[in-house]
Amino acid sequence: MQAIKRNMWMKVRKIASPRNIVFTLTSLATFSVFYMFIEWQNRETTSFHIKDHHSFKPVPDCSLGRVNRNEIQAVKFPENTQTRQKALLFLKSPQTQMGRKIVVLLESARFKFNTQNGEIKNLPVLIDDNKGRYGVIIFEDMLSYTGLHQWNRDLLDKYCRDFNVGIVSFLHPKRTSVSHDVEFTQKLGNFPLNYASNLKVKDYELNATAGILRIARPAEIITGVLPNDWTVFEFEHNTYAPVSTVRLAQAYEAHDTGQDLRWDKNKARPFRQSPSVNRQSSLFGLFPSESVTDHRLPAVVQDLGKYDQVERVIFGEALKFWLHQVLFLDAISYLSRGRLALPLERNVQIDIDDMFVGVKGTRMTSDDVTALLNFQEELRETIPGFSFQLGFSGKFIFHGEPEETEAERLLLKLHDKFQWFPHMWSHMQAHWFKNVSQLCSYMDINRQFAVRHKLNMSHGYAVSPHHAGVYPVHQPLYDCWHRIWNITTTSTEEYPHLRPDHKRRGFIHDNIKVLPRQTCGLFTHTMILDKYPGGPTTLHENINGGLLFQTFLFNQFNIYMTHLSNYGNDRLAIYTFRRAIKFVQCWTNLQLRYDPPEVVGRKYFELYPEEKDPLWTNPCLDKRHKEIYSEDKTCDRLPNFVVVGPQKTGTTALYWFLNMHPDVESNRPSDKTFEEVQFFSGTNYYKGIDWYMDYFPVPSIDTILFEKSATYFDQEVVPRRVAALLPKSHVVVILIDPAKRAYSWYQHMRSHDDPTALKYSFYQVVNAKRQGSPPALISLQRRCLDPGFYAYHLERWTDGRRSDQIVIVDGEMLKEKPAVVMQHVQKALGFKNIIDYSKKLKFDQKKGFFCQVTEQKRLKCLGKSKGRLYPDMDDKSQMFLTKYYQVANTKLLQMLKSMNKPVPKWLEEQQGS
Ligand SMILES: Nc1ncnc2c1ncn2[C@@H]1O[C@H](COP(=O)(O)OS(=O)(=O)O)[C@@H](OP(=O)(O)O)[C@H]1O
Repeated sequence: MQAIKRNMWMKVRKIASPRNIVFTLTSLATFSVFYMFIEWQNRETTSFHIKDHHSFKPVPDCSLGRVNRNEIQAVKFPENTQTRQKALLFLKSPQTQMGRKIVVLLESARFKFNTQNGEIKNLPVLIDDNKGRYGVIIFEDMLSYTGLHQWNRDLLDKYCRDFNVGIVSFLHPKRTSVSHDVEFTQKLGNFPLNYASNLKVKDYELNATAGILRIARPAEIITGVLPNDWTVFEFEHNTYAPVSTVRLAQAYEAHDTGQDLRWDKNKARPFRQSPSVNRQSSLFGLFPSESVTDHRLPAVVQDLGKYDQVERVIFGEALKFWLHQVLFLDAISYLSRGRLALPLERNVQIDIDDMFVGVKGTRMTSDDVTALLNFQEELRETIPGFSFQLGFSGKFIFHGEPEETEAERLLLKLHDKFQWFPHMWSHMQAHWFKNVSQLCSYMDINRQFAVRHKLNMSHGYAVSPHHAGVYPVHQPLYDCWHRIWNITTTSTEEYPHLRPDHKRRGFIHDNIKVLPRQTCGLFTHTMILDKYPGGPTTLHENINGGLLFQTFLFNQFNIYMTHLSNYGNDRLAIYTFRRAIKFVQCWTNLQLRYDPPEVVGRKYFELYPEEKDPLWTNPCLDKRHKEIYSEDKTCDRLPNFVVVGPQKTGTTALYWFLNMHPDVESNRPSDKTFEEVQFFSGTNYYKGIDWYMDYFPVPSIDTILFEKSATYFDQEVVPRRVAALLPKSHVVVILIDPAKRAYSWYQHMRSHDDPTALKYSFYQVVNAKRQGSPPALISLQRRCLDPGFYAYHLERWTDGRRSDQIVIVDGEMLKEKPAVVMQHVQKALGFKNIIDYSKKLKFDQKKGFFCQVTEQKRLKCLGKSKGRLYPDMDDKSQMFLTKYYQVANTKLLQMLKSMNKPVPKWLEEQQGS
């Protein structure tokens, strides 16, 4: 009978597409149905029919929630403007799993932090300008804190007291084999606190009265043995209060030795089975002998500061337990007095992509449509005003089974119950369209469909199939979205990259707000619970504290992507979100809210204004980006190296010399800025990388492309932008005495009839007081002086680049011995074909500079704007500037030496090294 039953079940599973369920059931013999029914009853989950979602268990019963939400939300943090919103994180090493986890959590919460790795010999600077630099201190290992040198410890504790800052730490000593002379329970440094580690625990309970609880909400006791090793605590002082407690697991497995600790059934306590250690070493020696299992032990402890006036939270676990991630956020917000705190509000948007698209037999039925509508109503009880966003491609409507067609008619009838957004007429990808008119007319067919069926399109929102054209940007998509739909907001998973997902961000391009989109684990092919990747257990883990829960926890704006097929079949999307939202409500005080996409877009960039500017990356360095990048485009039209300036150091001469090399090609000139494209510095950057690449030829295999824009060197955003788009490129920097550079700029401005430069002497310009002087004078002074702080600017260029990617050129030597310099430059840039410039360049007495020897053996020099004739700098200015740049030049010398770079002769002479 068992065999028949199993066989039957297999068959049913095979043929049981949801469409066929009714048919299948009626056509089966009565006894088969009976056994199927029994089977179904016995299965915890079934691929066959899970549409009765309410019956499944994994969501906790919140009835035990014992704390008034309003009380918790009322927690107010004292005003403290004396400390900055940054965490200081001490890691044992950036490589530890735990260290990486903390970093990911801080990044997910978008908290700013500085990290100090390894053994702590000296503390970093904690105070600047009388302000505390850090709002909270985090130790990966509490023992690193208790083991600090007394001097450092006193300093750090004093900082915490003076600036009202607390310490979050973790105590989870690695499993080591227990040596008999080490007590099982240990004292934590000089604190009146004992702990025992490497324990198996169970039955986790939040202490509803714990002061740090803010996002975390005590729902119920989490029963059963918890994974991983835990540390538990025992106090001897009223400064400590438990944030949560656990029980020791009966099935006690101690250390690697496995022999040392045993559960004493009679005494009901763990003890060490060793003649050399007496029973005092049993856990805290405090278990009431009658019942170990009832005894609760603190697993997370709050130090209220009554002992040494420093507040702390200590976790006895390595943040693997999901609820500890919530408590970690709470501990940080509490101990930073709200300086590093996520708000409690979470925006939730659920998009349903691919409406009217889908394989015949996998679309929605009328029952599914009704269920969707009912679920929307249900969600509105929790999320006022919630509306699903339905993304449609009209072309394939009514292409399904008859009952799917019926369902689509019902959807159209219910059109005003949902919000709609355009996909593409036939789900075509935007980058397949080569020009704007082709794409726009295609989009317009979908628009006519929307008008015909009165779809509610009021929110200026669109999503591109496969994210194509959004990022990497395909300009025709943006043009047509404006023209056909008046789109203001979209979302994608692809910016800057799909993974890691916690680093997805938004940007604004061409006035369209691109928001980050979250994955909820449901894709077009996820239709049946049993076929969920990794099985139903994985889905339940995602919901119950796993990835999906964390997405709600860390993202203030959740834009989830689901698909039509997730609402038919097993209705997995309804199944997932019903449980996920209930779980969030059970365990957190997060308030879920809904806003129309346009409002979400506005709010998003109000909260994260720093994300407005995009940071373009190379589409060919990301597999997924490459797939949605037009075949007509190439990433080869990007420079291999960039000469970045600063201005007046000889950048034009170097650009010209490099162009003499047979393998080297530069950009075509710009109408406005001549040989300089100036892409990474000004507003050209917003025109996107297609615009930039248009300036470069399609290179042959040996061609080395480059550009030079002397404005790049000292602009703050540029190094980051260059690194993002050209991560492998070399950067060439030319350095001359900054005093001479300043004077050359002044002369440049005079020759351009700048009224301020003509009005004031050079000495007056460099010497002008920044306060009280005319703005034009200050502006000229800045342009003369600021780029000359070479070390300061260079530091930004070294960020995220290998030292060999930076090529330093001695600009003064470039004037005197260009052939020697060009030899160095070619080598440093890794040219295969190194040419001899002494044959190409010759000194021109009249010009006073080296010029090109043409094929006709004539000399061709740079124009009169380069190598101008002007009087020498006056002594007063020279002395002033020598002093002015002294410190910066010393720093430059140190920096170049530490980078193993050749030191320019002028700097060597000045610094006397
Ligand atoms: N071979 C050759 N011919 C002409 N000029 C040369 C050459 N080599 C270096 N220089 C020096 O280049 C200075 C101009 O620097 P830039 O080209 O970087 O100026 S700009 O920022 O692009 O305006 C220019 O500055 P001024 O002398 O102040 O005009 C020159 O000193």
